[in-house]
Amino acid sequence: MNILDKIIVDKKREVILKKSIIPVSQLEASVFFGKQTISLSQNLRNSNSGIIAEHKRRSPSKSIINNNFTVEEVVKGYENAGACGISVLTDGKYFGGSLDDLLLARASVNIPLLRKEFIVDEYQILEAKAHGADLILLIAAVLTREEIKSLSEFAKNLGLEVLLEVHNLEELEKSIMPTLDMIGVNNRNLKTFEVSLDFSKELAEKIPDEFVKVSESGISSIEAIHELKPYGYKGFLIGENFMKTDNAGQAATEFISRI
Ligand SMILES: O=C(O)c1ccccc1NCC(=O)[C@H](O)[C@H](O)COP(=O)(O)O
Repeated sequence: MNILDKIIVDKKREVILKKSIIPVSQLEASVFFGKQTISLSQNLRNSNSGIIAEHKRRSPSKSIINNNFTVEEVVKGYENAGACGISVLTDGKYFGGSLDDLLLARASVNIPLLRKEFIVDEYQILEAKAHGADLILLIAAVLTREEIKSLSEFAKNLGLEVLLEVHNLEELEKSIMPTLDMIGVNNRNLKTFEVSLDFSKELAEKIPDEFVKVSESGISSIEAIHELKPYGYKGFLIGENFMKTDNAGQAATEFISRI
């Protein structure tokens, strides 16, 4: 079993457990159900930098990245740096994140928040909404076309935007549908951890123009942004490169000022 398969097996178990503890009615009672969301796709269309900065404590590929910051410090730093949006990893077992991180981020900033999670069930989309997210991630590698359709429709009905993540042409072709807002190409193969910007470059022309194109993972230099922009990418999701420093917000500020 590769790491992605393991994460999904654990995630399905986790969702069953959580459903037995927190009923849907409790999630739907959250104040965020009555609130308007903020559009990341609009921000990316109107931005020159296109940075989506990620709160990431650790990962299966790199182990501990940084445990020394508070969520508030990191996300306020990212907002002040001029990030278009923030990705908050909420998986606990593999990334050291939580839904509390998302809630703290929501209380701290007024820019779009992505719940970065391995979504396999509508329940997790309700959780995202209940904790202040503006958009969710769907990963094509772990979902069928039918699942992508029903989960993306469910998210859109809650006012959440959808970022679909793909890593190859097969995943892209099976997933294209009008309920997606952004299509992200993950430069990291989540099964082998191989990282290359070539994945973004090769898939770019196959992504229909109506979707905002996002390049995700393994971006660590301004040169990478300059290489990817001519392929039509408007969004760049960056985690480790900021989080591994002593001051993630400052690192994002310096990075964005040089784009
Ligand atoms: O980052 C990992 O090691 C990883 C492993 C398995 C599944 C997902 C993984 N990462 C999630 C992400 O998508 C990245 O955190 C995100 O794109 C930012 O990547 P980076 O800038 O390389 O930290």
